[in-house]
Amino acid sequence: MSNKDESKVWCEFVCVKQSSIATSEVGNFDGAFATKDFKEGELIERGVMRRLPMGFDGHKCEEVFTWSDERPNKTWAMGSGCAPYYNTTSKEKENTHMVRYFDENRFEIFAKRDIKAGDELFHTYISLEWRECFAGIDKIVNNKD
Ligand SMILES: C[S@@+](CC[C@H](N)C(=O)[O-])C[C@H]1O[C@@H](n2cnc3c(N)ncnc32)[C@H](O)[C@@H]1O
Repeated sequence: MSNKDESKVWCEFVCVKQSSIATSEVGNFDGAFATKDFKEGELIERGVMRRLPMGFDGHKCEEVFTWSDERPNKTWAMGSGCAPYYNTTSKEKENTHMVRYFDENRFEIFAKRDIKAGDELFHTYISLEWRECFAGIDKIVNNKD
């Protein structure tokens, strides 16, 4: 059985380096990149989540994931692998999609379209429009005044 099949955390073909959208204006930050071509629908990465203690305020922490369908959300989690380093963009431009299995505390990320080796990976954060720490990037990504 290959590492891809048996490991709960698999991100063999993703790397993290300086983001392609980092500029002197928005700052210097990292992003996740494909290291091989992916076909539309192909699994890019899978991993696990670890829930943070109740009371943790994800509105003030950019690095954690929304981990419920409840709104307002009260459950936040930290993710494995390269997932925490994917930057965000609009729904039209995202090239990946994260499937969240809340009950199993795990996730999978799939290619939304064909992706070339070297492309930066983006997904639309589900909290982009309502999370306090993302207010600035929601304006940039969705062209809000
Ligand atoms: C989950 S982290 C992503 C990884 C992060 N870039 C890093 O280097 O650790 C979310 C943060 O990345 C940055 N970011 C993500 N998408 C962005 C975008 N489209 N434009 C500007 N900054 C973005 C913002 O600082 C945001 O709060």
